[in-house]
Amino acid sequence: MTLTIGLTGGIASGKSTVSAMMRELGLPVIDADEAARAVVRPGEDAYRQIVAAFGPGILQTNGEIDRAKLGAIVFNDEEERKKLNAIVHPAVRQKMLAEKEALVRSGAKTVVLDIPLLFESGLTSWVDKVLVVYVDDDIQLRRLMERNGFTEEEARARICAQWPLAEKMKRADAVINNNGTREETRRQLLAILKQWDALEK
Ligand SMILES: CC(C)(COP(=O)(O)OP(=O)(O)OC[C@H]1O[C@@H](n2cnc3c(N)ncnc32)[C@H](O)[C@@H]1O)[C@@H](O)C(=O)NCCC(=O)NCCS
Ligand SMILES: Nc1ncnc2c1ncn2[C@@H]1O[C@H](COP(=O)(O)OP(=O)(O)OP(=O)(O)O)[C@@H](O)[C@H]1O
Repeated sequence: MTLTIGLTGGIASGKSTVSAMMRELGLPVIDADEAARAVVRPGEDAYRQIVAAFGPGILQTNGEIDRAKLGAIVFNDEEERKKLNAIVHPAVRQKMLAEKEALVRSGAKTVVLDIPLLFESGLTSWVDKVLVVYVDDDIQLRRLMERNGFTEEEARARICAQWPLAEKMKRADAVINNNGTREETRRQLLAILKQWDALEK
Protein backbone atom coordinates (compact mmCIF):
# COMPACT_ATOMS: atom_id res chain seq x y z
CA MET A 1 0.00 0.00 0.00
CA THR A 2 1.40 3.37 -1.04
CA LEU A 3 1.10 6.27 1.40
CA THR A 4 0.00 9.41 -0.45
CA ILE A 5 0.94 12.70 1.22
CA GLY A 6 -0.69 15.96 0.13
CA LEU A 7 1.77 18.82 0.64
CA THR A 8 0.07 22.19 0.72
CA GLY A 9 0.13 25.64 2.29
CA GLY A 10 -0.15 29.19 1.02
CA ILE A 11 1.70 30.99 -1.73
CA ALA A 12 5.36 31.43 -0.66
CA SER A 13 4.77 29.56 2.61
CA GLY A 14 7.62 27.18 1.76
CA LYS A 15 6.11 24.21 -0.11
CA SER A 16 8.88 24.08 -2.71
CA THR A 17 11.48 24.35 0.05
CA VAL A 18 9.90 21.38 1.85
CA SER A 19 9.30 19.39 -1.34
CA ALA A 20 13.01 19.79 -2.23
CA MET A 21 13.87 18.34 1.19
CA MET A 22 11.48 15.45 0.57
CA ARG A 23 13.14 14.73 -2.78
CA GLU A 24 16.55 14.76 -1.06
CA LEU A 25 15.18 12.12 1.31
CA GLY A 26 14.31 10.01 -1.73
CA LEU A 27 10.56 10.61 -1.86
CA PRO A 28 8.94 11.08 -5.29
CA VAL A 29 7.14 14.44 -5.53
CA ILE A 30 4.52 15.35 -8.12
CA ASP A 31 4.29 19.13 -8.39
CA ALA A 32 0.98 20.78 -9.41
CA ASP A 33 2.67 24.07 -10.39
CA GLU A 34 5.01 22.16 -12.70
CA ALA A 35 2.06 20.27 -14.22
CA ALA A 36 0.19 23.56 -14.65
CA ARG A 37 3.15 24.95 -16.63
CA ALA A 38 3.44 21.83 -18.79
CA VAL A 39 -0.22 21.69 -19.84
CA VAL A 40 -0.23 25.28 -21.17
CA ARG A 41 2.74 24.93 -23.53
CA PRO A 42 2.07 25.88 -27.17
CA GLY A 43 0.41 22.96 -28.93
CA GLU A 44 -1.46 21.74 -25.84
CA ASP A 45 -5.26 21.81 -25.68
CA ALA A 46 -5.30 24.11 -22.64
CA TYR A 47 -3.02 26.56 -24.48
CA ARG A 48 -5.52 26.88 -27.34
CA GLN A 49 -8.40 27.35 -24.90
CA ILE A 50 -6.51 30.07 -22.97
CA VAL A 51 -5.72 32.02 -26.15
CA ALA A 52 -9.38 31.71 -27.23
CA ALA A 53 -10.63 32.88 -23.82
CA PHE A 54 -8.12 35.66 -23.02
CA GLY A 55 -7.03 36.78 -26.50
CA PRO A 56 -3.59 36.87 -28.17
CA GLY A 57 -2.64 39.88 -25.99
CA ILE A 58 -1.52 37.45 -23.25
CA LEU A 59 1.16 35.90 -25.50
CA GLN A 60 4.86 36.69 -25.68
CA THR A 61 6.37 37.30 -29.12
CA ASN A 62 7.63 33.68 -29.19
CA GLY A 63 4.04 32.44 -28.84
CA GLU A 64 4.35 31.25 -25.25
CA ILE A 65 1.95 32.49 -22.60
CA ASP A 66 3.15 35.62 -20.81
CA ARG A 67 2.63 34.41 -17.23
CA ALA A 68 3.16 37.83 -15.68
CA LYS A 69 0.45 39.33 -17.91
CA LEU A 70 -1.99 36.50 -17.32
CA GLY A 71 -1.22 36.62 -13.59
CA ALA A 72 -1.97 40.35 -13.46
CA ILE A 73 -5.39 39.63 -14.99
CA VAL A 74 -6.45 36.60 -12.96
CA PHE A 75 -5.18 37.67 -9.54
CA ASN A 76 -7.15 40.90 -9.75
CA ASP A 77 -10.45 39.47 -10.95
CA GLU A 78 -12.10 36.38 -9.48
CA GLU A 79 -14.24 35.72 -12.56
CA GLU A 80 -11.18 35.72 -14.81
CA ARG A 81 -9.39 33.43 -12.35
CA LYS A 82 -12.32 30.99 -12.39
CA LYS A 83 -12.23 31.03 -16.18
CA LEU A 84 -8.51 30.15 -16.19
CA ASN A 85 -8.91 27.51 -13.46
CA ALA A 86 -11.73 25.84 -15.43
CA ILE A 87 -9.35 25.44 -18.38
CA VAL A 88 -6.14 24.48 -16.58
CA HIS A 89 -7.27 22.42 -13.58
CA PRO A 90 -8.83 19.42 -15.40
CA ALA A 91 -5.64 18.98 -17.44
CA VAL A 92 -3.48 19.31 -14.32
CA ARG A 93 -5.56 16.71 -12.48
CA GLN A 94 -5.33 14.26 -15.34
CA LYS A 95 -1.56 14.64 -15.57
CA MET A 96 -1.00 14.34 -11.82
CA LEU A 97 -3.24 11.28 -11.48
CA ALA A 98 -1.43 9.52 -14.35
CA GLU A 99 1.94 10.22 -12.71
CA LYS A 100 0.66 9.04 -9.34
CA GLU A 101 -0.77 5.83 -10.80
CA ALA A 102 2.59 5.07 -12.45
CA LEU A 103 4.41 5.51 -9.12
CA VAL A 104 1.87 3.34 -7.27
CA ARG A 105 2.22 0.62 -9.93
CA SER A 106 5.99 0.75 -9.57
CA GLY A 107 5.57 -0.07 -5.86
CA ALA A 108 6.55 3.31 -4.34
CA LYS A 109 6.22 3.25 -0.55
CA THR A 110 5.26 6.95 -0.46
CA VAL A 111 4.13 9.49 -3.06
CA VAL A 112 3.99 13.24 -2.38
CA LEU A 113 1.52 15.47 -4.21
CA ASP A 114 2.54 19.14 -3.91
CA ILE A 115 -0.75 20.97 -4.53
CA PRO A 116 -1.07 24.64 -3.48
CA LEU A 117 -4.86 24.53 -3.96
CA LEU A 118 -5.47 21.09 -2.37
CA PHE A 119 -8.26 22.43 -0.10
CA GLU A 120 -9.64 25.09 -2.47
CA SER A 121 -10.04 22.46 -5.21
CA GLY A 122 -11.53 19.83 -2.88
CA LEU A 123 -8.82 17.26 -3.55
CA THR A 124 -8.21 16.03 0.00
CA SER A 125 -9.78 12.65 -0.87
CA TRP A 126 -6.79 12.05 -3.18
CA VAL A 127 -4.41 11.78 -0.24
CA ASP A 128 -4.01 9.78 2.99
CA LYS A 129 -2.33 12.56 4.95
CA VAL A 130 -2.31 16.35 4.56
CA LEU A 131 0.88 18.21 5.46
CA VAL A 132 0.51 22.00 5.67
CA VAL A 133 3.51 24.33 5.50
CA TYR A 134 2.64 27.34 7.62
CA VAL A 135 4.17 30.81 8.02
CA ASP A 136 2.85 33.92 9.76
CA ASP A 137 1.11 36.45 7.48
CA ASP A 138 3.85 39.09 7.71
CA ILE A 139 6.60 36.61 6.85
CA GLN A 140 4.57 35.20 3.95
CA LEU A 141 4.04 38.71 2.55
CA ARG A 142 7.72 39.63 2.94
CA ARG A 143 9.04 36.40 1.37
CA LEU A 144 6.61 36.66 -1.54
CA MET A 145 7.53 40.29 -2.24
CA GLU A 146 11.24 39.45 -2.06
CA ARG A 147 11.09 36.28 -4.16
CA ASN A 148 8.92 37.67 -6.98
CA GLY A 149 9.81 41.37 -6.80
CA PHE A 150 6.12 42.17 -6.25
CA THR A 151 4.75 45.36 -4.73
CA GLU A 152 2.76 44.84 -1.53
CA GLU A 153 -0.47 45.22 -3.51
CA GLU A 154 0.54 42.57 -6.05
CA ALA A 155 1.57 40.18 -3.29
CA ARG A 156 -1.64 40.71 -1.32
CA ALA A 157 -3.78 40.08 -4.43
CA ARG A 158 -2.18 36.63 -4.76
CA ILE A 159 -2.48 35.79 -1.08
CA CYS A 160 -6.16 36.79 -1.16
CA ALA A 161 -6.81 34.36 -4.04
CA GLN A 162 -6.32 31.46 -1.60
CA TRP A 163 -7.89 30.20 1.61
CA PRO A 164 -6.33 31.74 4.74
CA LEU A 165 -3.39 29.64 5.92
CA ALA A 166 -4.91 29.43 9.41
CA GLU A 167 -7.93 27.56 7.93
CA LYS A 168 -5.66 25.10 6.14
CA MET A 169 -3.70 24.54 9.32
CA LYS A 170 -6.88 23.56 11.22
CA ARG A 171 -7.63 20.84 8.68
CA ALA A 172 -4.11 19.40 8.45
CA ASP A 173 -2.89 16.04 9.73
CA ALA A 174 0.44 17.71 10.46
CA VAL A 175 1.80 21.25 10.25
CA ILE A 176 5.34 22.46 9.63
CA ASN A 177 5.99 25.92 11.02
CA ASN A 178 8.33 27.53 8.47
CA ASN A 179 8.80 30.87 10.28
CA GLY A 180 12.25 29.83 11.44
CA THR A 181 15.37 28.59 9.70
CA ARG A 182 15.43 25.96 6.97
CA GLU A 183 17.17 23.66 9.43
CA GLU A 184 14.28 23.96 11.90
CA THR A 185 11.90 23.17 9.07
CA ARG A 186 13.93 20.11 8.07
CA ARG A 187 13.84 18.79 11.65
CA GLN A 188 10.04 19.11 11.82
CA LEU A 189 9.70 17.41 8.45
CA LEU A 190 11.86 14.46 9.48
CA ALA A 191 9.88 13.94 12.68
CA ILE A 192 6.58 13.89 10.77
CA LEU A 193 7.84 11.52 8.08
CA LYS A 194 9.15 9.14 10.75
CA GLN A 195 5.85 9.27 12.60
CA TRP A 196 4.02 8.42 9.36
CA ASP A 197 6.57 5.71 8.49
CA ALA A 198 6.96 7.39 5.10
CA LEU A 199 10.66 6.81 4.49
CA GLU A 200 12.24 3.75 2.89
CA LYS A 201 13.95 1.63 5.53
C1 LIG B 1 -1.72 32.75 -13.40
C2 LIG B 1 -0.40 32.09 -13.76
C3 LIG B 1 -0.18 32.11 -15.27
C4 LIG B 1 0.75 32.90 -13.08
O1 LIG B 1 1.97 32.26 -13.30
P1 LIG B 1 3.24 32.49 -12.36
O2 LIG B 1 4.40 31.84 -13.09
O3 LIG B 1 3.34 33.94 -12.02
O4 LIG B 1 2.96 31.74 -11.00
P2 LIG B 1 3.06 30.15 -10.67
O5 LIG B 1 2.30 29.37 -11.66
O6 LIG B 1 4.48 29.78 -10.43
O7 LIG B 1 2.22 30.06 -9.31
C5 LIG B 1 2.76 30.55 -8.09
C6 LIG B 1 1.77 30.32 -6.98
O8 LIG B 1 0.60 31.10 -7.19
C7 LIG B 1 -0.51 30.46 -6.62
N1 LIG B 1 -1.55 30.28 -7.65
C8 LIG B 1 -1.38 29.98 -8.95
N2 LIG B 1 -2.56 29.89 -9.59
C9 LIG B 1 -3.50 30.16 -8.67
C10 LIG B 1 -4.91 30.22 -8.72
N3 LIG B 1 -5.57 29.99 -9.86
N4 LIG B 1 -5.57 30.53 -7.57
C11 LIG B 1 -4.91 30.77 -6.42
N5 LIG B 1 -3.57 30.72 -6.32
C12 LIG B 1 -2.88 30.41 -7.41
C13 LIG B 1 0.01 29.11 -6.09
O9 LIG B 1 0.31 29.21 -4.72
C14 LIG B 1 1.28 28.89 -6.86
O10 LIG B 1 2.19 28.08 -6.14
C15 LIG B 1 -0.34 30.61 -13.24
O11 LIG B 1 -0.24 30.60 -11.85
C16 LIG B 1 -1.55 29.76 -13.65
O12 LIG B 1 -1.65 29.35 -14.80
N6 LIG B 1 -2.48 29.51 -12.69
C17 LIG B 1 -3.65 28.68 -12.96
C18 LIG B 1 -3.37 27.25 -12.65
C19 LIG B 1 -3.28 26.99 -11.17
O13 LIG B 1 -4.28 27.04 -10.44
N7 LIG B 1 -2.08 26.69 -10.68
C20 LIG B 1 -1.87 26.40 -9.28
C21 LIG B 1 -1.77 24.97 -8.95
S1 LIG B 1 -2.66 23.85 -9.96
N1 LIG C 1 12.80 28.83 6.42
C1 LIG C 1 13.06 29.77 5.52
N2 LIG C 1 13.85 30.82 5.81
C2 LIG C 1 14.10 31.81 4.92
N3 LIG C 1 13.55 31.85 3.68
C3 LIG C 1 12.75 30.84 3.32
C4 LIG C 1 12.46 29.75 4.21
N4 LIG C 1 11.61 28.90 3.57
C5 LIG C 1 11.41 29.42 2.34
N5 LIG C 1 12.08 30.58 2.19
C6 LIG C 1 12.06 31.46 1.00
O1 LIG C 1 10.75 31.96 0.88
C7 LIG C 1 10.32 31.99 -0.47
C8 LIG C 1 9.05 31.11 -0.61
O2 LIG C 1 9.39 29.74 -0.41
P1 LIG C 1 8.95 28.62 -1.46
O3 LIG C 1 9.30 29.04 -2.84
O4 LIG C 1 9.48 27.32 -0.96
O5 LIG C 1 7.37 28.70 -1.24
P2 LIG C 1 6.17 27.97 -2.00
O6 LIG C 1 5.15 27.71 -0.95
O7 LIG C 1 6.67 26.82 -2.79
O8 LIG C 1 5.67 29.11 -2.98
P3 LIG C 1 4.61 29.03 -4.23
O9 LIG C 1 3.28 28.78 -3.68
O10 LIG C 1 4.69 30.37 -4.83
O11 LIG C 1 5.12 27.97 -5.14
C9 LIG C 1 11.49 31.50 -1.30
O12 LIG C 1 12.20 32.62 -1.76
C10 LIG C 1 12.32 30.70 -0.29
O13 LIG C 1 13.69 30.68 -0.63
